[in-house]
Amino acid sequence: MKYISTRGNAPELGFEDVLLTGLASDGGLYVPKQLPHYPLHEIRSWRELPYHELAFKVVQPFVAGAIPDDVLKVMLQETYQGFAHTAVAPLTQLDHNEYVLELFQGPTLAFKDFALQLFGRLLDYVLEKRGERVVIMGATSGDTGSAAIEGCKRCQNVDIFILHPHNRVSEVQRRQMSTVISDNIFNIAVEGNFDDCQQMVKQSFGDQSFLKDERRLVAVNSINWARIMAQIVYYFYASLNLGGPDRKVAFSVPTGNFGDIFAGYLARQMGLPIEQLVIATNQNDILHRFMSQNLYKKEPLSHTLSPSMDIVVSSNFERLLFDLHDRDGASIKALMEKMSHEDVSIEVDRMAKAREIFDSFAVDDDLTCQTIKQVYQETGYLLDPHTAIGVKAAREVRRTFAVPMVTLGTAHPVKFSDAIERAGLQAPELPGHMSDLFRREERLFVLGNNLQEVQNFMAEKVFR
Ligand SMILES: Cc1ncc(COP(=O)(O)O)c(C=O)c1O
Ligand SMILES: N[C@@H](CCOP(=O)(O)O)C(=O)O
Repeated sequence: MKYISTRGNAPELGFEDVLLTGLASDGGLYVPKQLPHYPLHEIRSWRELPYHELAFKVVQPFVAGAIPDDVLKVMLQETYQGFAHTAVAPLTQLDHNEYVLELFQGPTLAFKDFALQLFGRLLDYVLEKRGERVVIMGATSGDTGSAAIEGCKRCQNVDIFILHPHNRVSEVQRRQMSTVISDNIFNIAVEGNFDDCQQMVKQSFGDQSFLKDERRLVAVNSINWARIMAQIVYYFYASLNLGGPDRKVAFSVPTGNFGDIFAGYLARQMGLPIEQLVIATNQNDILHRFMSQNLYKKEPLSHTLSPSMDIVVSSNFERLLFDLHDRDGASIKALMEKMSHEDVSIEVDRMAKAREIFDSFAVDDDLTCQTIKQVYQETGYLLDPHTAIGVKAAREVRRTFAVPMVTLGTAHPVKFSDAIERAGLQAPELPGHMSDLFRREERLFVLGNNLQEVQNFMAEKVFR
């Protein structure tokens, strides 16, 4: 499999190099040159497979040539064995044809574990083979950071730097990162917001000279293709468990960086019958405004009760725009430049193409809490605030009750006690493996919202 940049002016790469990168050298994002497409009878034949075997079917074409099949099979088995539920991604029914796909059964209790537990194993294998040491740099609004640390902490050949907005992640999220104490793990609390952190990461990928050309940066955010790849699997899994591919399924996806929902879009492109994809946002609703008004207009970032989705500049939207523009890199380069400094609309026919698949809805904090409370009263099931946004958006914009609507349950409610308490409910207890989280020692470096300061810090620690 070869990968190309969305901006059309970077070298084509194979999987190994795509794994070991972040942004393409032209500032774009890597996507497969050609997606595999499966006929219904082939998808149907996957119905009986346990999660890790289904993951092999979906992931193998993307890594072929880089990771031998027998190695990949073991990696996938080990990855998903570590999840708390034997189904790995169980479905919970809320109402008639309404489900939550629980993606928080992994070690850090958010959907990021699906990709980052595998990512650590892929990285370890490739670095060992190459005899290379790298620097992982990631930005987090709370969940990617802990999942990346958990997934990569046993990798021999990495230093890990995770930037999060100071005081803007939940206490559980912060402690999940800051209590993993190791010589090669650095949690940086930036005095800014998530967009500032993500911007610093992207700028650092653009110019890595602060690492003196001795180490390369590797991304753990969803700008890294390997993240998206692993997230495609659970769309197939949910569908196959609900009668797919002989029955369509709709998905509602709590959205920030657009990675998770883009994985759903790819599952559809690969042949999975998906009726509708709902872009569910919080008050940071740039994507909802774009989809409903065809106007991409940045507003200042708001801090909400769903902090993991407090994102304005949504990285993976570029990957969708690339497809909507017939995969013309030059158009995307021009469009992205324009979007960075002015309000933008796209051609009406391109927007119509997007609207065939996507609907959108924005849910503010009050509505999020009302939804948590309502669903709890109706079913006894406790939603986390991000998942609640997905459920509410699905209820508002679903096209038909004839197909199952699956909301992606992106995090466990225990991570967000503020929202649960604001909904008038009692926050759940930490699970066993985290029961002493509030007693563990923390290590955290607070730095200014300043790229130079962050890069100096990183260089000092890398060459310690
Ligand atoms: C709990 C949770 N829900 C939803 C999202 C949004 O996912 P994405 O950024 O892939 O759109 C995130 C992080 O981004 C998250 O941590
Ligand atoms: N919500 C994320 C933000 C980063 O998104 P990513 O999927 O691109 O890593 C987080 O919790 O860190």
